[in-house]
Amino acid sequence: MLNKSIMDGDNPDLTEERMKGAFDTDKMAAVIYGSEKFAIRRREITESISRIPQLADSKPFSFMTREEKISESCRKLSVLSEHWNQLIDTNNEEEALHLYREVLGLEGHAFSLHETMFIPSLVAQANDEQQEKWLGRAKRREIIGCYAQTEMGHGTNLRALETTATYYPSTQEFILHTPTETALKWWPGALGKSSNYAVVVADLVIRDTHYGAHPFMVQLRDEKTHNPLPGITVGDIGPKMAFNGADNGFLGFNQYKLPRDHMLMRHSRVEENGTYTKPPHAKIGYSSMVKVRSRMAMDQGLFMVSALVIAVRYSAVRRQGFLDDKSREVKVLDYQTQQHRLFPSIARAYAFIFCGFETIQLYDQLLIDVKNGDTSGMSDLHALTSGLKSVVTHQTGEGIEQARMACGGHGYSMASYISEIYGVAIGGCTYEGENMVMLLQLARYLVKSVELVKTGKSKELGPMMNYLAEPDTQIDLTSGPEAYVKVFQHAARRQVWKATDKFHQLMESGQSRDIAWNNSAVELTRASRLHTRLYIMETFIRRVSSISDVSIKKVLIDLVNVHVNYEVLDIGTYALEHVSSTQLDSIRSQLYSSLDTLRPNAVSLIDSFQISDMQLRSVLGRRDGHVYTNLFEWAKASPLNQTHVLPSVNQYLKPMMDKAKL
Ligand SMILES: CC/C=C\C/C=C\C/C=C\C/C=C\C/C=C\C/C=C\CCCCC(=O)SCCNC(=O)CCNC(=O)[C@H](O)C(C)(C)COP(=O)(O)OP(=O)(O)OC[C@H]1O[C@@H](n2cnc3c(N)ncnc32)[C@H](O)[C@@H]1OP(=O)(O)O
Ligand SMILES: Cc1cc2nc3c(=O)[nH]c(=O)nc-3n(C[C@H](O)[C@H](O)[C@H](O)COP(=O)(O)OP(=O)(O)OC[C@H]3O[C@@H](n4cnc5c(N)ncnc54)[C@H](O)[C@@H]3O)c2cc1C
Repeated sequence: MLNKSIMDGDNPDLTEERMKGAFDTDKMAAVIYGSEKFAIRRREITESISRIPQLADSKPFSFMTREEKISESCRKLSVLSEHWNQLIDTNNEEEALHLYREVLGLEGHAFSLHETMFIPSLVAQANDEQQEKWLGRAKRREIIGCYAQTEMGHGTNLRALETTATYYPSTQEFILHTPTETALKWWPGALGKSSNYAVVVADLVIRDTHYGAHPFMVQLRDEKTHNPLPGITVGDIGPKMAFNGADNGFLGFNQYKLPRDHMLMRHSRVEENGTYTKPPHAKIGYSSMVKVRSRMAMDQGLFMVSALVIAVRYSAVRRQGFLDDKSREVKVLDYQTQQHRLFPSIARAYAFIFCGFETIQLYDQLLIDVKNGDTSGMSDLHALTSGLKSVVTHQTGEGIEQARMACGGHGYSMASYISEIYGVAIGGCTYEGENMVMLLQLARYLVKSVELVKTGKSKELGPMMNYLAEPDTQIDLTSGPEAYVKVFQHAARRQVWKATDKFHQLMESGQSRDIAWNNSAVELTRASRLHTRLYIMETFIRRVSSISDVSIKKVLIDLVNVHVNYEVLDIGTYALEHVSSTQLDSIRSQLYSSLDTLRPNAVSLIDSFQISDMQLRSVLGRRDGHVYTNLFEWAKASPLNQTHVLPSVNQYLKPMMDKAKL
């Protein structure tokens, strides 16, 4: 069986789609998840979870209040604590993340930041003695931690953080203090009610000199009572657009004393007498952010996939309207507009995940290099992940919203669960650096690269920047996906140079650097987007070229064709400077035929992600495809339907109507 999702009793429309798939979905899962071994482990973990009934949702998330969501996730975490070793290899981050996604979902929980930022901060920033003291406890989950950096008044501009950590050699202590209301830490996930420790980022002050943002390990709550310690004000910031299973929190310090060895001292140090040793790279303390950014292409790709699993399966069972055959309505997936809405996002999701694998590996390598004293790769990875997180989160938001609309009215219902996926994913445009700000970080790197070319130092260009020094050439669009890469290279190069020239000209005209930068910023962000999209396209093509299995490679080439045609058309205004409008018309025709080619494999392409019904939490997107029965059952379970007459009817509506009758 090529599509391993085929089961007796499933909706025949979905079974028909799965029969059409021309490749083995287990083999595709191995490509998606990087190895056959991990693809198998995912399935085993999912299977083992299903054998522990206490790990199942006690009711649909959509019917839970915020308090119930928080309580439910804590309940499951306590069940999980009995089963960690039996379910996963606890040293394997990907296995742990899969387990969290399955059991806890995407709405957040007490450990949301523990694994993703608290432990990584200790790994990257704590010295050996500090790791000895805290890392084991954190890994064993004896303590719960979070990452408290953003303040009410400042998130982006880290140099303006107001929380101070002032060192006093006389007592060998830091005093943490929140001098104003705007200095309250505000937003950190799992801070409000769950965490008893935090890595707190504060402005280090020694003898009136401000050394800027540094990380500190801070105990927030008593380990026995869980009450906040004296000098600490902590709480939940209230409901959010989504992610309401998490207690994003606020935190204030009132002259809170912290022993000297609680500053994380792997890279910078404060000696007993107050002597400060600066780190080998000024931004080394920002590593936890780079770590999360390096994961985001993968995680956002998976968010988009979840919405696409729902929309593609639903589109294969939803029948509405007619094409040739007037005796039976067609599956809405047969409409070209529906394919155009969904298939380019499938392609992007695959591309994002392949990029994510690369950036995760680059971060892991960087961590090793930095430990060995080599910080030379930091700027490259910072630039790459700044651009990537911005483009990927934005396009994921667009893709999920299109998926919702592709489900018509039912997409708007929480039964689809797409609105929650959207709400959580779209947070990525903001967290880990607001997208515009991060595009501008990449732009700094691009401008510097052009300056290297201009001054005859092209040999010093960083990885992936060589195209900036190359001349425009003729593009032969019949030569395959590489020709489309060339279009992107031309467009990105021209935009990067154009934005840089504008910036330089404004400075030459007398504007200060910062003002000239601000007046070029829109052009600079456009340059960053094009550069990043070029990287995504190149990575996608490179990964697909490396595949040896013929049937898998064939369908992924079909997907690449959708991608390259769609992407070039999507940057039409830039592409037109390099290809004619007649060529664009021909690309348009190729896009439509590539949608047609992909159509029979659409369901298998999204089934290959092997996202379980438990993880998906969508009534509309369930594997069995019995959409209407499932939808009706779900609606009947709504708390509103547990009684025929609501108390509010008796209290308000009935008296109102009775009065109107008099
Ligand atoms: C996201 C989830 C992760 C994993 C998920 C795991 C599992 C998923 C399972 C389920 C998921 C379910 C749900 C997820 C949903 C919800 C979210 C959960 C978690 C969310 C976590 C969010 C955590 C946070 O948001 S933490 C706070 C993040 N804050 C920021 O990002 C602040 C942004 N600001 C900055 O980074 C800096 O201020 C700045 C970079 C913008 C500027 O810094 P600064 O002013 O100091 O420098 P500049 O003057 O601008 O630059 C000087 C030079 O330094 C270079 N530079 C800057 N940074 C770096 C760096 N990091 N490395 C190297 N170099 C750097 C800069 O380029 C300049 O160089 P130049 O040569 O001088 O030009
Ligand atoms: C779901 C979620 C989870 C989070 N989790 C955490 C966490 O665990 N820990 C933590 O510490 N923080 C966390 N945060 C906070 C998050 O990191 C910040 O909100 C984020 O970095 C953006 O900063 P800001 O809120 O200050 O935005 P602002 O910088 O105030 O952005 C407002 C606007 O100003 C623009 N802007 C700002 N500066 C510039 C500039 N230099 N150039 C051009 N435009 C600019 C932005 O583009 C944006 O349009 C979380 C946030 C969310 C939404």
